[in-house]
Amino acid sequence: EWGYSPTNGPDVWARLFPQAGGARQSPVDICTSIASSDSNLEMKKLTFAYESQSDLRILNTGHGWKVEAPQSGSRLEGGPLGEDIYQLEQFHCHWGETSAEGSEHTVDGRAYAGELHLVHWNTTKYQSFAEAAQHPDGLAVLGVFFDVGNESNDEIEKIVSTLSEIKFKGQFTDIPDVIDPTTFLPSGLGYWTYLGSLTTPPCNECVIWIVYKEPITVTEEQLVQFRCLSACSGEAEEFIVKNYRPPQPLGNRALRECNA
Ligand SMILES: NS(=O)(=O)c1cccc(NC(=O)NCCCCO)c1
Ligand SMILES: [Zn+2]
Repeated sequence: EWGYSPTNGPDVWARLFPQAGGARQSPVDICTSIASSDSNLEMKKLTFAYESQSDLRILNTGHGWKVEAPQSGSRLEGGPLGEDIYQLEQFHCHWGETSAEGSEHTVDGRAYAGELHLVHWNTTKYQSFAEAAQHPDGLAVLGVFFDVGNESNDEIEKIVSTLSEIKFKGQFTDIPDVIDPTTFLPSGLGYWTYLGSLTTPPCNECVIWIVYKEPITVTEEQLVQFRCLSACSGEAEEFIVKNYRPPQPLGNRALRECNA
């Protein structure tokens, strides 16, 4: 089973998952000097609309936590997404064993303490998430960096408060609180965008990435709780202390920025 250790981690994924060795892989290091500033003339404004939902299911995938949030009423459109409408499917995040690392994307070589992914799929063109993941414009993922600070993030706290119930791989529970995905987004809505892939196997090259420039703040304690999840289903405890893929070559892909 793939993971993040030397024997089953990112360096060997391509053996089992050929797409992992492709030319439009994610994450990437965002070199801010080469980001082409996209005068908003070429790119329409990115707009999103989410519902607030309670009783969302959170599960321990063995690679981290994932909140299933299929929101038929949600819409992500504009920006680099052309004329298509994308719908929220799930959100999850990536972290490291210390807060010196943990994000998947890096900015001029700098890693953040973690990275939240809000995963959407193209409902204009495709009939399901699984189908969309087989096409180059199938998914749109919003990436939000975590900075460590003194204020705990109330929305993240709603996730953290359930983690003791899903300690082991395969366990799931419902989040009693109302979750509004909008609250995960930073106040500054400037972002970078490029064409990439899923950052975990099978690494399908199906993602239009939108990575916000401004991080949100979480506390060290909240990250410590993430690292208490177990990658195993039974007694053996192997904590999920890191679950980020290092940056992959950008190659000749365009990296655009939009200062909303
Ligand atoms: N990390 S990410 O690129 O946002 C992303 C988004 C949606 C799906 C995935 N990866 C997968 O679904 N992989 C299939 C097996 C995962 C088992 O935990 C990764
Ligand atoms: Zn992810």
